[in-house]
Amino acid sequence: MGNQVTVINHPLIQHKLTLMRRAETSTVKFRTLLKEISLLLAYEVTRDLPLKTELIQTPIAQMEAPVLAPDKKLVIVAIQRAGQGILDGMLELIPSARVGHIGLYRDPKSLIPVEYYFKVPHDIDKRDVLIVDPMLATGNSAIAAVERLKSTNPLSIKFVCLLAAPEGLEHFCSIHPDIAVYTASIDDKLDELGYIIPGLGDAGDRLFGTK
Ligand SMILES: O=P(O)(O)OC[C@H]1O[C@H](OP(=O)(O)OP(=O)(O)O)[C@H](O)[C@@H]1O
Ligand SMILES: O=c1cc[nH]c(=O)[nH]1
Ligand SMILES: [Mg+2]
Repeated sequence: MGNQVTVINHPLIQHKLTLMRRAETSTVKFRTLLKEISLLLAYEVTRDLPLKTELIQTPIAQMEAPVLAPDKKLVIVAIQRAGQGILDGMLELIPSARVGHIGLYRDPKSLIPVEYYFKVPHDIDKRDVLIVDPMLATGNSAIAAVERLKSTNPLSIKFVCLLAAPEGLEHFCSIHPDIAVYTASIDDKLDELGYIIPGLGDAGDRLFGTK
C-alpha cells in the first residue's frame, strides 16, 4: 500500500469506541461518545500542522511564540449524514475551521454511493481538507467523496474515519494511493450486505435514531 494509513489506538479512543460498538448504547450516549472521540481524532490528525512564530508580549517579557502557519483555515468536509457527528466534535477543538458538506447515501442493493448535496468553501483551492465519516466499509463512499474533493483542487486531503473494513481500505488505497487515512480501528471484514464486522451497526441510524 502506498498510502499512509494510521490506526489511532489511544486508550481513551479505544475505550470510547467499545462503548459505541455495544448494541445497548443509546442514541444520546452514542452521539456524545462520537463527539468525544472526534476531539481526540482531531488532536492526532492535526499533529503535523506547520507552525510559524509571532512576536508577542506576555505580562513579563517579549517572546517569539508559535502560532499555526497556514494563512487559510482548515476545511472539514463531513460526509452526510454520519460524518456530521465527527464534524461537531472537531469544531469544538478547531472552531475556526471552515466547513464543507457532501451528501452521500449507499444504494442498499448496489452499494454504490448516490450524491445528493455538495457545498464547500469557494476558496478551498487555497486550503487543506479533512474529509470525515465514521465508516469506511466497501470504501465506495470514501472513494467518491475524495474524487469529488480532488476536483476542487485543495492543497491537501486527509480521510478520517472511526472504523475501516480491510477490503474497503485496500480498495480505497488502490484508487487514491496519495491520500492519508486515519482510523481508530481496522475491523475483521464486511458481511454480505456490506456492513462492517464486528463494526457498530449503521452509524447514521445510531447517531440520529432513525431506526
Ligand atoms: O464504504 P461504504 O460501503 O460506501 O459505506 C460507508 C458509508 O455508509 C454510511 O453512510 P450511509 O450510506 O448509510 O448514509 P447515512 O449516513 O445517510 O446513513 C457511512 O456513513 C458511509 O458514508
Ligand atoms: O457497517 C456499516 C457499513 C456502512 N455504513 C454503516 O453505517 N455501517
Ligand atoms: Mg447509514
